[in-house]
Amino acid sequence: MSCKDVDVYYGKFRAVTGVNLEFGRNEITALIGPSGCGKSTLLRSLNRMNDLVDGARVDGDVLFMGEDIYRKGVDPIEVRRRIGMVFQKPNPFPKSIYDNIAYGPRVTGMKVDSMDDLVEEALTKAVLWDEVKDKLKQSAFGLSGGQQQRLCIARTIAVKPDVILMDEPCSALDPIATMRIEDLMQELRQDYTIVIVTHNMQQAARVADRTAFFTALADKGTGDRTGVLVEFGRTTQIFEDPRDQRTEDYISGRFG
Ligand SMILES: Nc1ncnc2c1ncn2[C@@H]1O[C@H](COP(=O)(O)OP(=O)(O)OP(=O)(O)O)[C@@H](O)[C@H]1O
Repeated sequence: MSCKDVDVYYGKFRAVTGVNLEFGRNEITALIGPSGCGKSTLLRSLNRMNDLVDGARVDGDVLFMGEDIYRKGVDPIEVRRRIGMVFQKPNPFPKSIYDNIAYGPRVTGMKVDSMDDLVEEALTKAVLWDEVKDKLKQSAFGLSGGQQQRLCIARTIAVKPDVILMDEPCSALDPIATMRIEDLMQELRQDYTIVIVTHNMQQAARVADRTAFFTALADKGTGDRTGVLVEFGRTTQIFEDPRDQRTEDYISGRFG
């Protein structure tokens, strides 16, 4: 998956501009940068989630399997099935654990031989099965925050995506639950391409193969702050040998 000259607008306001990025298959890419530099905005443009935001518009191309996901005739629902998203706050449906997983395959009309097997497979991949296998019919709200987030990851996996987008998936979790999600991400990258927005630089350094650092530049006339990609590379290079002074200032805590 890649972005070519991507700009994202909210009405007349250009939130992000000129982004060119290649997301490596079966790699984890972290998007980092100070608040308001457009990380979440860019992430949402990668699976047409911004379509659901009034006034949002994407210019440029977001290529997935060589095809622009914004091309006329592309079904955004299918895009979001193949490029799933996990949000900051765990958001299980007010349903049983089982039905949270079965919901996506049902509504997308997936051909499923055994829903029980699919639910077990998704929960196993999300490393939650052992904790919930005896209470599948109980409400998802009875789970801890960390378990709920793994349930949301299982729910994303259940519709068999190729890519998983994660928008600060650990920011509402305690350190132990965070560690479990990070471990889980390492497992998942064997099967999926992952893009994660994180505020936590240590987390980016721990989990990501590649890191993209963004900052916001203020327009001299209007004062509008627009996000730009400053530097993109292997995570070790970004953290140990940044090429741009702004990256160095940010990762060393001098700015942002
Ligand atoms: N739905 C929206 N409507 C209008 N403007 C928005 C909307 N969402 C975000 N913005 C604006 O777009 C810019 C980028 O926001 P975004 O949330 O993408 O940044 P971010 O880097 O993810 O920030 P944070 O790290 O604080 O979450 C900000 O100026 C924000 O106010």
